[in-house]
Amino acid sequence: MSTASDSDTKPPVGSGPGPKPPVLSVRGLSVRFRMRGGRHIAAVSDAHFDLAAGECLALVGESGCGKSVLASALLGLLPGNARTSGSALLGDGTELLTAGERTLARTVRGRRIGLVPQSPAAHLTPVRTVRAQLEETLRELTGTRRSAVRPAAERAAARASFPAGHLDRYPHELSGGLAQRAATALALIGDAPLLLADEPTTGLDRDLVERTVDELRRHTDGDRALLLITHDLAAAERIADRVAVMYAGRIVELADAQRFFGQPGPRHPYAHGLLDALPERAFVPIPGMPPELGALPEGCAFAARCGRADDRCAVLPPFDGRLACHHEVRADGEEPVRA
Ligand SMILES: Nc1ncnc2c1ncn2[C@@H]1O[C@H](COP(=O)(O)OP(=O)(O)OP(=O)(O)O)[C@@H](O)[C@H]1O
Repeated sequence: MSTASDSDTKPPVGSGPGPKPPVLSVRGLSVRFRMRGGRHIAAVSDAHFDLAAGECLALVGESGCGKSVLASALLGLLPGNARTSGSALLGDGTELLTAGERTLARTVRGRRIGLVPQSPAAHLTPVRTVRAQLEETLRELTGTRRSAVRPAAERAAARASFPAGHLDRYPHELSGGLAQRAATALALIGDAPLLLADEPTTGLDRDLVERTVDELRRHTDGDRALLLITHDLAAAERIADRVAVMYAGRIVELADAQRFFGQPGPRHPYAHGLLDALPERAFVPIPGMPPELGALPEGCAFAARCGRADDRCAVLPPFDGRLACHHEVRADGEEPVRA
């Protein structure tokens, strides 16, 4: 497999002069779940990408394609029936896939990788108010002194548009949107070099979506990086430098966001379908359903839904760092001849 460099990629925001090591380098990352009866679920297959200092990469794709499992693998939060292979290296040299639980708990989670979780209600401590959780996290991650911690907690809440008037509530007293904002405020506190935001805008109205993703984007100032996992393509378009499209556990396209959302548009037929399905675009759904991750075909997993599929698709298309498809979509509708 070739490297994940994208020839179209502009220098990431904040990358400054001279090359800096990536904040995260993922190579050949796969996750398999072992099921009863010896069955396996191939939740993530051979993921391959870099995340540069100052960059926001949006990871998009239909529900169940493996986005959250990939994030959990990076944080060592997979259940016991999961097996990982490949490599996920932080800029400081920490290999996330082999790091022990002690290292992950003490030095990685919260400090080197912040997480805005997909299910904030489950992530917040149920018996402590939001204020108590913010104050505790501030003391632990930033060493804020007792005398300064109350205003610091209020500032942390404001960063995620969490209203000060709700700080003394318990998680069960929060709406889904407020729990989301509390979890975002907690994730931002450590100013970790890498922030993973897994569906950070669920339950928020459009105005709050924009404020939240703008704040997440600001996290990348000062050479930090953001991996934004989202269904919300408008949010991705608003803040991402690059887009990684995942289908049935594989990254099938990695593209510069301007190219992807603008002209000439995506290269992969699935990515085209995702954009065409948007109400503000053609509003045409992709026909059919994604395959079961426990029974993937040998060739291209999208072929059964793809109008361009032919005999070549019986062979799995290799990912060349920007695309995994035998039928690259070009702006003029022509297909280039591939070796
Ligand atoms: N513990 C587990 N055991 C077996 N399969 C699992 C387990 N956890 C997740 N999966 C499967 O892995 C696949 C990928 O799930 P994942 O949650 O990563 O999808 P996703 O792309 O994040 O979806 P969504 O956007 O809905 O969150 C799904 O088919 C899911 O059923």
